[in-house]
Order: sequence, then structure tokens, then C-alpha cells
Amino acid sequence: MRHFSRLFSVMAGPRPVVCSGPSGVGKSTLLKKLMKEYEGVFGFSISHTTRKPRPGEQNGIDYHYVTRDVMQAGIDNGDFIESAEFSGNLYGTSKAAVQEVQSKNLICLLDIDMQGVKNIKKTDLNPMFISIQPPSMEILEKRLRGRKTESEESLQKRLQTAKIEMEFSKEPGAFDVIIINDNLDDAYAKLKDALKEEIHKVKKVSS
Ligand SMILES: Nc1nc2c(ncn2[C@@H]2O[C@H](COP(=O)(O)OP(=O)(O)O)[C@@H](O)[C@H]2O)c(=O)[nH]1
Ligand SMILES: Nc1ncnc2c1ncn2[C@@H]1O[C@H](COP(=O)(O)OP(=O)(O)O)[C@@H](O)[C@H]1O
Repeated sequence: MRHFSRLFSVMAGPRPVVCSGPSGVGKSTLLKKLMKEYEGVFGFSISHTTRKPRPGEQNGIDYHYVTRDVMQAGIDNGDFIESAEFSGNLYGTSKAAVQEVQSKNLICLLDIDMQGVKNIKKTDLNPMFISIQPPSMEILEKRLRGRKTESEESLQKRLQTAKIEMEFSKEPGAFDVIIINDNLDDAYAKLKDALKEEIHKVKKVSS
């Protein structure tokens, strides 16, 4: 059975890519850059969340914004590949979100936390795991404050969780690639380099 499901995940399209790292490190910035440069190559797995949209975020584009009741019902119904509580809110990857991207033969990009990384490892998705790390805690805090999206309480919670996420990234085998996002252009170049073979495969099929 396991062989069949593995075969299915291969047939379902190119290998997905998981991007993880502390809040404020620059995951969204890097992934948005990638999707803009490589339109028709990558597709974003749109997660569900119970957190409120930030100014500029759009329902069905950045996240599916739902109530806790709706989300819990979906989880209980088996609609999610993984879900986790992060900083007082629920987040999760629905099966439909990944299927939507894979049905178009795009490389599925997932932006998920450390718990999501651990849980995805137990599934047949078999993605590449990329960790984005800040040059220091001080710089991370500066970026989070500069983004102006968090209350002081939410900011402190995220910084606490960041320490745990940064320790996890050092565990051997936790990630395939670790990128330090110091200078944005350098980090973006490293991200593209890590994905170059997968990008090449998708471009070859679609051209
Ligand atoms: N496990 C899991 N984590 C998610 C999912 N979607 C987003 N996250 C993570 O939840 C955390 C908070 O995300 P968000 O509220 O958008 O804040 P930000 O990371 O500071 O931009 C980040 O670590 C995300 O990677 C998901 O579907 N599953
Ligand atoms: N290399 C970088 N240098 C300076 N600022 C950055 C860099 N990368 C991202 N940022 C800024 O840091 C903040 C957090 O980035 P964001 O992409 O929202 O992080 P995440 O998605 O990991 O929470 C944003 O204001 C973004 O513009």
C-alpha cells in the first residue's frame, strides 16, 4: 500500500517545497519574490487560519480566514494534512490546498511552522524542507517590530517561539537546506539555487 501511495505522490506532480522558520524572518517576502519571478512554476498552498487578516492580506490568497469552530470541524472531518496551534491561533494545510496546486503541475510551496514540519514528515508528501533563519535574535526582533503587524504581547509570544524554532533547525536531518536571511538578495539567490533542479524540471515539461 505504501508503495502505491508513494507512487501516487510522485505521479501527482513535482516535489513540494516546505519553507519554515521563525515569524518575521522573511519567509513570505522570499516566497512572494519566487512566485513573481517564476509564474507558472510555483503555486502557494493556501493554509487555513483562525487569526485575523492583516491590512493588505486577502482571503483566499494569503490564507483562508475561518473561525475556530469551522476549522475544528474540518480537522475532525479529516480535511487537513496537518494543523497546529501557533501563538494562540490555529493554522493548517488542507488536502484541497495542496491538490489545487498539484493538479496544475506546479511546485507546491508550503509556509508552515516547526510543528507542521514534524507532522508533514509523517505523511507521504515527501517535500524538500528549507529552513529560513535570521542572522540574530536582535535582527529578527527588529524586523518583526518594523513590520508593525503585532501587538507587544503577540510579538513577545512570537519571539519566544522563535527561540525554539531556531534550536529545532539545528537538529541533524531536520532540514535539507538552511538559508540565513541576512541580505535579502543573497538569501533569495541561495533559495533559487536550492530549487534550480526542480524549477528546470517544471520548465522542461511545460515548454
Ligand atoms: N503548521 C502550520 N503552520 C502554518 C500554516 N500556515 C502558516 N503557518 C505558520 O504559522 C506561523 C504564523 O504565521 P503568520 O500568522 O502568517 O505570521 P508570520 O509568520 O509572522 O507572517 C508561521 O510560522 C507560519 O509558517 C499551516 O498551514 N500549518
Ligand atoms: N533580508 C531582509 N532584510 C531586511 N528586512 C527584511 C529582510 N527580509 C524580510 N524583511 C522584512 O522583515 C519583515 C518580516 O518579513 P516577512 O516576510 O513578513 O516574514 P515571515 O513571513 O517569515 O513572518 C518584513 O517587514 C520584511 O519586509
